[in-house]
Amino acid sequence: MKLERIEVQQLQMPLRFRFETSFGSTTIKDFLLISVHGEGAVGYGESVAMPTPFYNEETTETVWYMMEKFLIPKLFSQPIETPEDVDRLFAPIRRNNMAKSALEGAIWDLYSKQKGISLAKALGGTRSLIDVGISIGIEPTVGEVLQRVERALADGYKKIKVKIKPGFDVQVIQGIRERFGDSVPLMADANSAYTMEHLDIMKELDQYGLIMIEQPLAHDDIIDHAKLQAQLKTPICLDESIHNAEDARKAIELGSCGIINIKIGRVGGLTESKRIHDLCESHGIPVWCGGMVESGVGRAHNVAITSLPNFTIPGDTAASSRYWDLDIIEPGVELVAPGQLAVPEQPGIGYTLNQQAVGKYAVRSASYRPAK
Ligand SMILES: O=C(O)CCC(=O)c1ccccc1C(=O)O
Ligand SMILES: [Mg+2]
Repeated sequence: MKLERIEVQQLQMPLRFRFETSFGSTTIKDFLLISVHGEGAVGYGESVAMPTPFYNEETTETVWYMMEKFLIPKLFSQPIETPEDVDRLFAPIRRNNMAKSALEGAIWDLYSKQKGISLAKALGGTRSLIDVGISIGIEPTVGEVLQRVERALADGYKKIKVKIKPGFDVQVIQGIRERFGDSVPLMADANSAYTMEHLDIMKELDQYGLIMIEQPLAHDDIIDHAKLQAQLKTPICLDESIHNAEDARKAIELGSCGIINIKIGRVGGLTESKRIHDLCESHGIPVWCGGMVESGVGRAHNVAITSLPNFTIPGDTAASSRYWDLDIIEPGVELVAPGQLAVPEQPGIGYTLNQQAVGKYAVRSASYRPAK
């Protein structure tokens, strides 16, 4: 694969709603769009790092710096035959997974386009239709959460995830169960807002038949999660604690979780996502595709990885129109049936960039070429 030019653009897309987690809230999606040009095709990737370092240690600025100073020069320094070569090239650089993932994902897209196959097929996907869920943020009142749950159920979403934090947890789950019943596939995501001091709250949540409780404890822990998992019947799902397949192996070995949320950006790219998928499959641990409020580019990558067989729990890949008045791809990622998305069969991510929309949201850009 001959890489001729790499374009980095910072985009700021207004969300249709305020999205709140236990670590903060946002109304603007501020991210980097990556375009890798080579041999007449363009591959697209998205950095899911947020502008502030409260989900992980990366930010829009650290990603741009790492790309410009280290990762893009690395890509231009050696021949790249397959996307797996990118993973090997980046391995000596510590962490900075979202920066690595955005470039690696764009090269997976470019590779698939050059081969004339869909990204899903290139990854070994087996599904042509995927079940998806929706992630509902913290709202000022339980009533407002219930309104969003009602709309989500009307759209047929196959999993309802609600964000929780101390003081806004049991009453939310209880409210949903009372209003919509025990059959709603329901989960809670704490984003590390609790400690073992909150064991009583965890044991209360354990009574509501949740599919899972996601990342209740510290973002860098698997020990206390193992102690907590031993006291709950509800599976713990790890998100922030899992940065690669080795973390997943250790968490499974310790019994820290029963489910793993794979986010392509958090684990450094699609190659590592496949490694975690395969490891979990061999241990009977189901995985699902988490979200980072992606634009259509990142959303398309999430659809592709979700087509792999052990993604057996619906992910957070809701429809573009839930998030954006105008997405940067056309068509947007939209439901083709209640709670279901089609896996594109066209080459690459299977969506076309809406350059006018990109221009509307772009606030900064730079272009990089190999040295002559
Ligand atoms: O993309 C979506 O709709 C879900 C997003 C989401 O839940 C999330 C968004 C930002 C940071 C962390 C998380 C999370 O899943 O923990
Ligand atoms: Mg999460």
